[in-house]
Amino acid sequence: MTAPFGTRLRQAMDTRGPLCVGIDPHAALLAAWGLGDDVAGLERFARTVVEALAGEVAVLKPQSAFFERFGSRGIAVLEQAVAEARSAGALVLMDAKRGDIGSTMAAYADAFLAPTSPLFSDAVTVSPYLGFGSLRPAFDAARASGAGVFALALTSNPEGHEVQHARGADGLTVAQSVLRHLAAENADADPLGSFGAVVGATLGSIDADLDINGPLLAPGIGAQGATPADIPKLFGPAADNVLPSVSRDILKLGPSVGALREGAARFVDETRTAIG
Ligand SMILES: O=c1ccn([C@@H]2O[C@H](COP(=O)(O)O)[C@@H](O)[C@H]2O)c(=O)[nH]1
Repeated sequence: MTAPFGTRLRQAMDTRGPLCVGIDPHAALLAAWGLGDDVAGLERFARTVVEALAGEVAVLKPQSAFFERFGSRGIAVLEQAVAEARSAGALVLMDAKRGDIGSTMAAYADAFLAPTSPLFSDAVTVSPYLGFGSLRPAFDAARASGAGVFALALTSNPEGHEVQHARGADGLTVAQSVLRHLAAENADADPLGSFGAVVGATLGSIDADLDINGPLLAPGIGAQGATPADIPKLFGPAADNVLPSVSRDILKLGPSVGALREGAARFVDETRTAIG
């Protein structure tokens, strides 16, 4: 029986360091690595990141969009990257940001959270904007397979504010409501729940209760302007549960495997120093 995702993530963060590296094969990065903007380039890029980092970092986060843009052959590369990264020891967080009515959500849950699926991942990102309850099939599937789910709460982009800071009839912001639901999903989990929130490291300040007993995925470090030093001030007592996420600022160091590893190690050191 696989240990729950939260348990595996806590262990990976403690041993390998608190870092998630995104696999985001932007066209500009493919060009900078001397690769074509085609399936062969995509495959070489993904393989190199997995070779460099799957044995080193706690979490790899393929950004599904960059694979989907190549159609079925891109998805085949994504399947291979997920399988190779997991067998080399990294936890894989599929950044798919899916969200739909419950009956369709069940199909997304099958795609990413059912162990028999070719895209089965340790965790997946979901969007709660069709109502948190519509995500129930994902939580149920994750519990059954020992996987995790990360729901968008306070995203790193400035446009997120108008939706996420809107208040419902109960007076709570949309973001706070998502966080409360996640806290309920994680009730009694030890040492860490499997159900996380996405909370951007770029926010400047956070007016929300982040005590969800689960991981806080913090994108926005590097290319979007945040730094590891921002984490303690922004997340306060929840900083220990923060999983900083960096894509372009590490990927730009490739295709050298050594440079990718050094870049990731530097972010881990900076984060550990900042969090203390
Ligand atoms: O609020 C969010 C949620 C997800 N992301 C994703 O993270 C990476 C960030 O890439 P960088 O190159 O480090 O900026 C990307 O895949 C986004 O889709 C996010 O940035 N913000």
